[in-house]
Amino acid sequence: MSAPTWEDLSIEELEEQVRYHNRKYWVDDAPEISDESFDRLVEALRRKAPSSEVLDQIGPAGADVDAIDPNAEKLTHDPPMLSLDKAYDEATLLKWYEKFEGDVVVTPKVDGVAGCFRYDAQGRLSVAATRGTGTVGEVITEQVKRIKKLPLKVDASSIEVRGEAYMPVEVFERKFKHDYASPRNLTAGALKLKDPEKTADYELRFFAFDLLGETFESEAEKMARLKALGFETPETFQVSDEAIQATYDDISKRRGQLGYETDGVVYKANSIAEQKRLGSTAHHPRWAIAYKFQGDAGESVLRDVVWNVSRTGAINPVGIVDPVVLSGATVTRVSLHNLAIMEHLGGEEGLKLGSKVLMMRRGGVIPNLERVLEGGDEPVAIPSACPECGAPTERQNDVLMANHSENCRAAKIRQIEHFVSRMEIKGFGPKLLEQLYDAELVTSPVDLFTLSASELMGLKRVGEILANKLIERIGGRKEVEVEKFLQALGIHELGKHVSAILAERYDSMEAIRAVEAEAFAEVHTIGEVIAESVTRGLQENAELIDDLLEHITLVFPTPREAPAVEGSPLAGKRVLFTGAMESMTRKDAQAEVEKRGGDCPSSVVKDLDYLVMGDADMERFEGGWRSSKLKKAEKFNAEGGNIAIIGESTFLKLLEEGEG
Ligand SMILES: NC(=O)c1ccc[n+]([C@@H]2O[C@H](COP(=O)([O-])OP(=O)(O)OC[C@H]3O[C@@H](n4cnc5c(N)ncnc54)[C@H](O)[C@@H]3O)[C@@H](O)[C@H]2O)c1
Repeated sequence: MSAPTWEDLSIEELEEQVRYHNRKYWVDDAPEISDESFDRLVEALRRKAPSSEVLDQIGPAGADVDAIDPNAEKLTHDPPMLSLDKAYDEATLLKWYEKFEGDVVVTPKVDGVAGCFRYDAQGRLSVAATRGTGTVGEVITEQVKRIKKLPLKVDASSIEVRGEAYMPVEVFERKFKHDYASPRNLTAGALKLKDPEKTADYELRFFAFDLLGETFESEAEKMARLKALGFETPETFQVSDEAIQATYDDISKRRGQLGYETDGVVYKANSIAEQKRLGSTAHHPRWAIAYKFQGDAGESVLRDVVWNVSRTGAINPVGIVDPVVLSGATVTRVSLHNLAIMEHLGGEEGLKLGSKVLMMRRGGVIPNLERVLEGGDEPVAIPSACPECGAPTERQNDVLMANHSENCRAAKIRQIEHFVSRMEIKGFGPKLLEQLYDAELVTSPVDLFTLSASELMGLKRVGEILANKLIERIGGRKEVEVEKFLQALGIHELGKHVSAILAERYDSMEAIRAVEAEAFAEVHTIGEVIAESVTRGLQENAELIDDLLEHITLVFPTPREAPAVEGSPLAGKRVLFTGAMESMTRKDAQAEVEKRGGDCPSSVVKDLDYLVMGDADMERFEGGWRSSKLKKAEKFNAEGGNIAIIGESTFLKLLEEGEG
């Protein structure tokens, strides 16, 4: 029997899956399925329930959290940086094309990281940001200045350029392919490096495709202007009728030679008047659509499953398949992620060796076993002992864990590797850590802090200069941000996002260790599973934490200053802005709220107090118009929330009440 496909699920199940995977991708940064598979899931929901509101909630904003680093400087996007509508077949594309008059402009869909760049009145690059939640992005001005060929000064005044930063395939292959899965993730990481100088090492480039602050009659004219200003633009075609599908076929054929990763072809109405007429939904402009590549898929046969020990002691399945060529590379191994995902792939009867399987490469790079096409006959044996150390295994929720992983060499080395990476202690690669472990010099992260240069010099290929440098680097991290320290512990679910929340809310390690699961689960975006895993992990690692704290001093974020304006009704309130206001920019309005001791989440959340919009929108609202944010706020209110929906003049009155 083959595994269930998305098409077999009910609307409720589809909605739940979309929410779940959207969250895994945007919040946890740990997608469990390929983008292709996610897009098909969304498509299945769209077919069954075209008006499902979940379709409007895809992306970071829909993940219902501040998916961007809470400590980062932020920039508000006005208008928001939207997603794109998707088509998977010619019929959908042509239906879209029927909606308007005139030509379309066609470009490859660059699979990179979206960004915006503002140039001031003198034409100097003044600020750049990621797309973030679409309405708010992270400021990355210094990092983007290291993008190759990006103009830092243009012959224009007060403009904003939007587009996609990417890593050329040639750079990925030359420098990173052995250590990293995809150029896109590397690009995202490189744009957020603390030390912007290092961004240059990634040799990123930028393709511009939108320009705000000047007016145009056509998309083609806009692209020409971007080129004239010195920006690199993706190849652009202006076509109509039959040439529409032909251009897709042409780009699709040349996909491997473009020099950058693409995941489809973008079509936009050429006439700006038509674009204005068609308008946008909260999720995407109606005048554009991305015709996504179906990806290089291939059939293979699952021959074996081997088990890999991870740093947490989790024992994860890796499939061994008959060689299959996907996007130009021969694939024989494929991660099956964890026990639960492996089981899900197999459907009711479980995954079996000998199954005929459909393989794809994620984003054109990472191989993924998409689904079973025809069941095999030999069930996959789930190991009862750790393949590295022989300790008994047990199932914990979705994963198979080795019971005594503290004695497992492989798990230990990976744990130390994770520790040095999150603590940002450079120079300790896997080979060096293996040597240190086998020489019994470093068998736990704590040992790093008592290591001496002479001990290091006893190892292969470590001379005096290197040994001293390594010791110096460890010394340099004896004072460390609590957030980094928490991540370094390698506790399941205690990643970047959860660590940041703990660091924000508590001012000592004792307080963090005393957090109770039940109370923590109540915190927005946490929930029971994460709270349980994190509090249990902190307890289980008590000894390690105590030992580490003998050597390490934790730095806590400076507490929020007392509000500059006393006695405001906005103190302690959560305020979100939607649309534009007349009297001030969104950024200034947020600053005013913060001055009064309130805060501004980046999307509609349950505990929001005020949703504020311009007076014109307020009138439309009173007349029955609803944006997706408004619908969401009303939904929360129907479920017992207490979100006041107010116009700009009411908001201004609230601000004044603070002044006196
Ligand atoms: N694997 C998972 O579980 C999972 C979950 C959620 C989302 N995702 C993936 O996240 C990705 C992001 O989703 P999304 O909604 O932002 O859509 P998207 O990235 O597919 O499309 C929107 C983006 O395309 C970019 N773009 C590239 N070339 C362009 C061009 N020539 N013209 C205009 N825009 C261009 C724009 O910057 C825009 O931000 C998708 O690929 C989706 O599959 C995966």
